[in-house]
Amino acid sequence: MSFRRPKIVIIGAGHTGATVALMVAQKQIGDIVLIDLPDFESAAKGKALDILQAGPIERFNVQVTATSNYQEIAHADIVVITAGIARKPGMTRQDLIHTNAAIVRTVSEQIKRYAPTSYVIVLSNPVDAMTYVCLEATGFPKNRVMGQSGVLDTARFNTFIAQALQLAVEDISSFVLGGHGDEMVPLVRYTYVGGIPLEKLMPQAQIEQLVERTRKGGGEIVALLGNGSAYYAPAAAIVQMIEAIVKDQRKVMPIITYLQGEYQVNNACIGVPVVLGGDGIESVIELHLNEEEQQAFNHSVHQVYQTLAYIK
Ligand SMILES: NC(=O)C1=CN([C@@H]2O[C@H](COP(=O)(O)OP(=O)(O)OC[C@H]3O[C@@H](n4cnc5c(N)ncnc54)[C@H](O)[C@@H]3O)[C@@H](O)[C@H]2O)C=CC1
Ligand SMILES: O=C([O-])CC(=O)C(=O)O
Repeated sequence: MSFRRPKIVIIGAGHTGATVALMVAQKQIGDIVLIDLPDFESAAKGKALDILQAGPIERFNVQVTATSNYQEIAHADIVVITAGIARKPGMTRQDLIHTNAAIVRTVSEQIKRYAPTSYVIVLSNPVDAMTYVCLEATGFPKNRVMGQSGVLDTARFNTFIAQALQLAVEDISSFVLGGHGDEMVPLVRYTYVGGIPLEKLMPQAQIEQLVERTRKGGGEIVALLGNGSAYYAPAAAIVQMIEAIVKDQRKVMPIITYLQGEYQVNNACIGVPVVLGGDGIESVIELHLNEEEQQAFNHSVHQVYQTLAYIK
């Protein structure tokens, strides 16, 4: 028997892709291959070498390479898709759909061909629809294709709560359901601070402000950056998902997954709580939503169906 480190492929060596690579290396999760278009191969190689040279200082010991040749993704354990364009101020995520659907479809066909047993995590926006495109183009089983939104959206909600209460962020536990758009559903009823329901610690009006800020959290950063979208927290979210799979952690996380009747959703990819472990999405956890939550969730799902309709 021989052992090897997990192989993590990141397609798109831009802001999020390179940041995922650095964080994966710092945590020594596995060897990394960055993939980008032939025109950006040299820049991707530069980033890979730069990350590698942080190893002696940060004390990590993994391989980091870059290429535009998909043959090099063979035997990937995890493939992360960050390829595509990011929005600029004034744009919605939906505005990216035609460009990114074509990119995600092409990339997914390469994954199917060269890394047919991999687990795929999609980040490219609009991410609920792009996860669907990837699932369709790879033909992989639904446990092996997932999208990132809820880990990031939940992290944003927790950050805002911690700031407002001036309490430790790691004591806050919450999660966000639904599509990755301004209609997402932070579940206040399931939000706790050190085991105490948030509603006991904060007035309703202030909670509503934080919910609204969370929903528009991506746009807030797009406006501040001026020429692109968030990448540090999104990369951290992806890395948490990679780690849950390669270390078989069986963590409960909000992840975009293909639903077939769960939460009354059929034939769409939406963010819901799942168990994420060594076999990818091992199960969906179905929660009872009250009427108000179900209505908000249905509204968010409706937006995702509308986005999907552009490309179906
Ligand atoms: N789901 C989420 O929570 C989040 C999603 N995003 C999305 O992730 C995507 C990437 O964002 P950034 O990294 O900031 O963008 P970026 O522009 O910095 O990087 C994108 C990279 O993809 C590459 N690329 C384009 N077409 C490609 C192809 N066919 N094959 C391989 N590589 C290709 C580009 O050359 C570029 O290096 C965007 O669509 C953005 O909206 C970003 C943050 C959070
Ligand atoms: O806002 C964007 O375009 C990028 C993204 O999805 C996020 O940061 O939540």
